[in-house]
Amino acid sequence: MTAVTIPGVDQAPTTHKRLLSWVREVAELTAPDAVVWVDGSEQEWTRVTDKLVEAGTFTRLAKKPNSFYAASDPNDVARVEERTFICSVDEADAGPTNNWMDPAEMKAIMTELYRGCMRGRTMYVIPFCMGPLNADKPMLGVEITDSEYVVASMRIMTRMGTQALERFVAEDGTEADFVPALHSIGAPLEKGQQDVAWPCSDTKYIVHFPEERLIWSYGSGYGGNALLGKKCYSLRIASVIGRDEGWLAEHMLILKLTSPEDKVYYVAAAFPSACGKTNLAMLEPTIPGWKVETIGDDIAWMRFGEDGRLYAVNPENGFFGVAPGTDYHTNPNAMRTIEKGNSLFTNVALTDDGDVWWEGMTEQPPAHLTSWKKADWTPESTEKAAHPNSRYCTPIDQCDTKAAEWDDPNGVPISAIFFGGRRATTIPLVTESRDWQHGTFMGATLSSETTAAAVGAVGVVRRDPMAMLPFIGYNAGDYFNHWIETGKRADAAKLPKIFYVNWFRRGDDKRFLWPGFGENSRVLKWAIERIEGKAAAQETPIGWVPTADELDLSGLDDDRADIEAALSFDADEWRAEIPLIEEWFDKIGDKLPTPLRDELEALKQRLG
Ligand SMILES: Nc1nc2c(ncn2[C@@H]2O[C@H](COP(=O)(O)OP(=O)(O)OP(=O)(O)O)[C@@H](O)[C@H]2O)c(=O)[nH]1
Ligand SMILES: O=C([O-])CC(=O)C(=O)O
Ligand SMILES: [Mn+2]
Repeated sequence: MTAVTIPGVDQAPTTHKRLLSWVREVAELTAPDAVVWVDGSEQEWTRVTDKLVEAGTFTRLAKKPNSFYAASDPNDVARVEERTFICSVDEADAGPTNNWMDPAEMKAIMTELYRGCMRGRTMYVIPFCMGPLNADKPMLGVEITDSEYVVASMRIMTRMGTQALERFVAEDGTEADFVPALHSIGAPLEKGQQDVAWPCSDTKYIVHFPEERLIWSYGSGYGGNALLGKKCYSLRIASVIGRDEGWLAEHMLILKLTSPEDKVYYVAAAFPSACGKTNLAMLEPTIPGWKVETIGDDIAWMRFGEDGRLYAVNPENGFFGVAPGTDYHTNPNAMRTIEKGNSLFTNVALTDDGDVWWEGMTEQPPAHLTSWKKADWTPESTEKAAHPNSRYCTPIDQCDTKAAEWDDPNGVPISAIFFGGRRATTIPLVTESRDWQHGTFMGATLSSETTAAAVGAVGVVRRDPMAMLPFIGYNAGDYFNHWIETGKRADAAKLPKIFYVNWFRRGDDKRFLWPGFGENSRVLKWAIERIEGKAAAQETPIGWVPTADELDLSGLDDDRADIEAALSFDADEWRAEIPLIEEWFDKIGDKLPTPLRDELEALKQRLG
């Protein structure tokens, strides 16, 4: 029997045997018309984006250089948590927070879905590297996809193509490990069949095989489901690698903060999806003398350095940011970054003169738009012009506030970790933990209202531990234990200090009590001054909380009573929170680390 000939499959620009055989195996299973090895070049970008324009997936923007608008299928707009699986060998390793299926059973189902699924399409092989290419051990992956939209997006979000492939085989011939990540939109084209602008499938699977470090995704073209270097590799698979190797893969932004005395601090912060990471990472401080620079807006990999401090690296190369609510007041740096072009916009609205628009960008909406549903839109329309989870995808490199060290393979030493959620009540603007274990308790019990970043109801309070509920690649109880153990491995004085923040507390009329955005610099300043022993705070049953006098509020003309309400610790609200935490811990079950149970008991005691 002769092997099937698929144009391009043997034109591999590498000798890496495992990669070559995997590519051939996938091509034979999925039966594409041709195979293209992605090099990441300018010419390739032009070919791919031209093809997307021709297919009607992309509209070239007249008002932003080298930028494109895309509208997805209305049923493919966000992560699909119900369809996301951790297929560990043992079900217990997926734990109580993940969907699980036996790996062999899942592979049997998905192999049938993948069979012939790329017919009529091109299969792209995208070598990529998460984190700096010049790392001691570059974190390599290969995404195979039949989506040009994915190829274009991966070029922004990762270091990919030839520069990554060069790391696969060392000069002495040693072949590097990589994470194979197979993606198909699941929409084969029969001969003569007309394609649609956003092909995808009603059947969706986002699947991880943690022991094999393998990713299989089917049916969706949306970012978090389809750009497999991001959530699938850098969080779910990397969290498993981190557990095994003793480091942390977290849903955190990384920022550099410089004080008026020119002292530099690095802060990491975990907020659930669409809860403010990008905004904090690019913040323009409203207090004089303080400066914020950006290292990452979504993911942090943290390892101990030789000096015993925790160092964070951003594995990504771009921002995949929430568009609605982004404007020159809330996040001017994001606006300036996308203004430079070289960006993709998905499910935003299109203006008549070839620009993008979304709710919150300008006070007055344009008189006419094409909505994300590709329908005529006017200010009288009852539907939103942009989908609430519409996104911009733009390179970090063109962000004016990027810190010089954003690409440093050694990462940056973290002084403070913020956990935060979106809670209308209960959680004060900022609370400082007593120590690492108490901070881990804050993270493990973090709660937040659901957002449009995942398919499902919006505004429902749920526990989202460390903002990682949808991204922990193993048993959540083991994950908490990994956090506790990480604290034990370090000298307490060198560990980051942990804070719990809430920018989203509301007053009686539902208005936000805290102005947020640039004003969050006041909270950053207080946290740093706590670390330096320069700021005051009040001890409460839940930790250290500042009064309005203990925060720098100079120049802020917001209602003082609102700020006091944002900062207040309310014992009754917290007593009402306890049963919810107990229910959550019961769900975690036997694997819940004893120190976290102890923290809960101690909190109950203090609340009386
Ligand atoms: N009220 C208020 N809203 C905020 C603040 N920061 C961010 N937001 C809003 O929260 C939404 C999402 O913010 P992002 O910063 O994009 O969220 P993210 O955490 O990076 O989200 P993912 O990319 O989904 O992981 C936007 O609509 C923002 O306008 C804040 O300080 N106060
Ligand atoms: O993964 C995505 O699609 C976007 C994102 O950052 C999140 O949902 O947290
Ligand atoms: Mn995210």
